[in-house]
Amino acid sequence: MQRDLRLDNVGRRYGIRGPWVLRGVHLTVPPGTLIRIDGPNGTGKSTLLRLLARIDAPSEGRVTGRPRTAYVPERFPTALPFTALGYLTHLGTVHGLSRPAATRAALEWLDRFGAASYARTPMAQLSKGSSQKVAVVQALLAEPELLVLDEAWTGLDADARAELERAVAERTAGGTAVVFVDHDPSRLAGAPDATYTVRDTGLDRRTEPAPSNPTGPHVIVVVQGPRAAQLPTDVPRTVASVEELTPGTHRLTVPASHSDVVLRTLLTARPSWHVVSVSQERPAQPETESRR
Ligand SMILES: Nc1ncnc2c1ncn2[C@@H]1O[C@H](COP(=O)(O)OP(=O)(O)OP(=O)(O)O)[C@@H](O)[C@H]1O
Repeated sequence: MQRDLRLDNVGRRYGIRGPWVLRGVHLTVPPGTLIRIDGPNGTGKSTLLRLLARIDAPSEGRVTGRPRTAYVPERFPTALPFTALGYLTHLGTVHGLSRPAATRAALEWLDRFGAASYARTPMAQLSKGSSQKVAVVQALLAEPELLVLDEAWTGLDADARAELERAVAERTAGGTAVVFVDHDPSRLAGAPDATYTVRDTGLDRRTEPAPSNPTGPHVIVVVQGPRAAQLPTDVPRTVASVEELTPGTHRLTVPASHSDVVLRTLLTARPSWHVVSVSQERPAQPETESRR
């Protein structure tokens, strides 16, 4: 994603005399950021995501920036006359892959989500959880610059939920912006750069960008590299903090949801880094006074 996606003074209502669902919304989505949208039922979260994904247009205001976008809708159409693999291969070719490359990529992604065994099952016969995996894979397959996830974890089994968290962390580390809605407040806890609540047709920002000390579980990774080597560029953006212990040896505090990605980035970097240790961050000692 080359530049920010922006919503300027955006409003949306359904029908010319319908009530405003969103109004006066300003939102900037920079490349590589993870943004959570929350709010009570029926306040307009899905409406906002459809505007970001450009599958709906605002009634007023402007949306600028046109990243290559993939979207997992709240309700994925399952009654499609394809097998899972046929559908994903077709979409892969729409995204510019050759047919063999699209089939390969589709099978790889289905495998990551534990869905390879029903690659050749007609979509209409898939269970809800299985078709949700196809919904997720169709979005990831597109290698988007902006990934919009509307309750994408709903219906997935535990392994697939963890895989989607990993895929989100990988994509954001690679520069993709991800905007998501999820009913589970612990989803990607500590990882979002910002959380917005939809309230009274507007957006309230709940956190500052790129929190230096996000909440949620963290792991401590100690890595050693060549003496003067810089950490791979994606790593400092992904971790909560970096401390250089001795020249070439760094102690990284990493949100647990991002640890796989950080480790993979370090191990596949050239020159590669030696991972000295990986441990859970110790919980903070109880404090005598409550912190506000
Ligand atoms: N296509 C549509 N036509 C008419 N009204 C709509 C349409 N889509 C949404 N609405 C209305 O807009 C409001 C916001 O709906 P939206 O689905 O965006 O909210 P939400 O916060 O995502 O809800 P939920 O948490 O229940 O998914 C609701 O009153 C809904 O009925």
